[in-house]
Amino acid sequence: MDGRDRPGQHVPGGPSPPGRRSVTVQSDEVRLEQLTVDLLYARLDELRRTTRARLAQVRRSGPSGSPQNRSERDAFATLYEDRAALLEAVEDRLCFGRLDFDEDPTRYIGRIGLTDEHHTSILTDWRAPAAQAFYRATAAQRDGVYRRRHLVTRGRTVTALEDDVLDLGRTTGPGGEGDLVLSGEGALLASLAAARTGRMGDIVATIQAEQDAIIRSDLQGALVVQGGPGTGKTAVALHRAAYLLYAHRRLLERSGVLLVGPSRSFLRYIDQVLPSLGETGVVSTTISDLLPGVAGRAQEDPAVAEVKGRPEMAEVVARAVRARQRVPAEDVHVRVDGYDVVVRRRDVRDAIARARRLHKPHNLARVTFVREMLNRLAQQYAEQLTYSLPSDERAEVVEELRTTREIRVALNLAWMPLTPQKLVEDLYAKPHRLAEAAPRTSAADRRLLRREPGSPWTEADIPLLDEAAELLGEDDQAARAQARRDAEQRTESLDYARQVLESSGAAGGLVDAETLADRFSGGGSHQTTAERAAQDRTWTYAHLVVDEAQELSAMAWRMLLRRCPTRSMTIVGDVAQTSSPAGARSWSAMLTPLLRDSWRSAELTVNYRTPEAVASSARSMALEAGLPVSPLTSARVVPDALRVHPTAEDDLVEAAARNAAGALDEVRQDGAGQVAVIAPERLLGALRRAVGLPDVDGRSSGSDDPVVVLSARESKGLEFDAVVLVEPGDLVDGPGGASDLYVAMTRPTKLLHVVHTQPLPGGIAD
Ligand SMILES: Nc1ncnc2c1ncn2[C@@H]1O[C@H](COP(=O)(O)OP(=O)(O)OP(=O)(O)O)[C@@H](O)[C@H]1O
Repeated sequence: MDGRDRPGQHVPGGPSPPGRRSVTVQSDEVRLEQLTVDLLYARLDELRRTTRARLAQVRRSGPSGSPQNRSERDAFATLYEDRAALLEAVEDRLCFGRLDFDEDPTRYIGRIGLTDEHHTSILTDWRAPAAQAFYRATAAQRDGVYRRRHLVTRGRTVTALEDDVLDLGRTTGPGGEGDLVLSGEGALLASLAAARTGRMGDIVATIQAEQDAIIRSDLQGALVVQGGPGTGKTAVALHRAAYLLYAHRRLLERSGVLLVGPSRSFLRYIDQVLPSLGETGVVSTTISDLLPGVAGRAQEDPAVAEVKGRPEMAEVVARAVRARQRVPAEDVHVRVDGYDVVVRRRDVRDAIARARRLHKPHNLARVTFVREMLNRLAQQYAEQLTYSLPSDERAEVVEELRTTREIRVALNLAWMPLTPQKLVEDLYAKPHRLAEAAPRTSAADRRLLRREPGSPWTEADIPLLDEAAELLGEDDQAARAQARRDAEQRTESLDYARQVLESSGAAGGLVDAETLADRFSGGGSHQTTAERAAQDRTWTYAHLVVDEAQELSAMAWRMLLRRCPTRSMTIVGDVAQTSSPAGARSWSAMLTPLLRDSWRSAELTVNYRTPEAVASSARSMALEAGLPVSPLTSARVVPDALRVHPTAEDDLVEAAARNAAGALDEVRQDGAGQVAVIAPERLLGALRRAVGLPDVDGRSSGSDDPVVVLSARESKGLEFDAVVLVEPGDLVDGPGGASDLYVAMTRPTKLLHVVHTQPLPGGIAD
């Protein structure tokens, strides 16, 4: 533990222990706990050995037998490989807790559940109902628990014990265990003070009560979690995903869970958390990458992104699609085989009306329109013959008409087959199309949308393309028939996989039927649900987790909701940190029009990241700037955490680099520790050179370098031991305004240097 840390003020539901704590670690107790921990690791080792042996046996059986046998053998090989990997992944802090009950036997809590060779539970999975008291029991509501113990381990060695004594009347434990060990500074503060590595870790050993209530909240409906910076929203969202997969595996395994984060660097920052909790099947992506086959990477003016994100853009896209179903200005006369046929305006009008009545997507309904028109044209043709047309000849005539160039052109002009890209590109490139589709958008806003054909797509384009894809549809009858056959086969495979898992005694929660079924039904293509889902625009997920959700525009929400028809969602964010002009300033203003009353909200109120002095400076600045900040109490007080350096203009970059180097020296622990220099865009290049980083765009965010240089926006969701904040006044004047500054100020876990030449925004130095 960092000796300079001390717990902050105690708050209800916050990090303060609900019972008494002791600072004494009693060596006898540690020795006793070590015996238990040794037993648990011995069992883990044994399971690893068995799994490896089974894997070797399966591999030895060689490539013989029927395709079904081979497929099963491959499936078992993968099953044992996955199990082996999972058993490796739980090495660190396998067991971290113990509950002592008035009546029930003592229970140990850990990363996974373990049973001994007689199938008696020796370790309870943190997600099981039997573990809930470890996170929730308080002195006021003990649920039969008289003591909660945190086991702090390094490798396989127990180094400390910390107790919450919930039954304050007790002085000794049952069975003559001797004096109770009362805990002092908690495992929580120790983990908060640990040096950062550029990768987020799990919090499974120290989840707090208000967080646990969210993690275990019902699967149904949309849960919105509002919380200030550092309140554990990301941590809670990830642990909730792991919890839901454990508690509702059968329900979730088929269609999967989608996690949407703000950027690729953020996804990289969090990518170790779910695997460390034994879950690998979640699809993680960003809005830019959510539409298969298109990536929205180009930079965009925030004013343009704001227009593209407005809810009325849905109507604009819909009108643009309908505008491609149009009656021609005049009848079109065509000669086919010496006969006159006329593409008549009134026939086109009738055929359009008939096709629209089907309420199918544009490209699918077009099939009906074309069929209807060809029938009418064939009728005209037949009426000119001296004999009545037999049905086989009629089919030939229809084909002849279909392939006649003028007719094809006329029908296309009336009902054009379109890709989403073509539709949206035309909308941006052709002012008359946009004016027709967006009559209520001002001319100035329409000018903002203008761009050349072939321009690269941006993040704000993706929801519009998705909206277009939804309305256009694909003529995918064959693909859908195949998908139906796949789904049927998959249901059989899942049932079979469950039987196999039950009869082979695979450890609960470690390998799911989903994974095994993927292997059974793969027939060579070993795609997991996650892989299949990520490639399919129309895939619908059983649960959706959205982080930094305040940034999403109304159009992005529509795109996400299409992927989650059950509306079972975990939405976490902070409306005071919104930097996107199309994002949410109020949850209810954004979500009520989309979800009506099918969402509920929860709030996180304790800041676990930022030292008290830094958090309160950030808060006063934010309040003065009128941001909707949440009430927040800081868990940690770190002396001298906020340092302000007025600087001469010509020394700004050097001063920032000096402070970054000094801060790194200060926060380095055992080779770990990370400092971020957060600055306005115009200074990033010079700062990168000054701290010795290559001057490459987007280089540093989320990287593992000891010193990184990034914009406020890139720092969103991340954290560092120390932050050197350069020229905060510039950030307030930038596109993200005070929200960007609020984000930047709340990234450090230990130390914030503010280096400036211009006057400081109000509130910072109060
Ligand atoms: N119960 C806990 N035990 C240990 N660490 C915790 C706990 N809760 C939160 N933390 C730590 O606090 C830090 C902040 O958490 P997190 O990034 O989830 O916050 P956030 O609310 O998403 O912040 P922001 O809004 O700034 O992105 C992380 O290092 C996280 O691991």
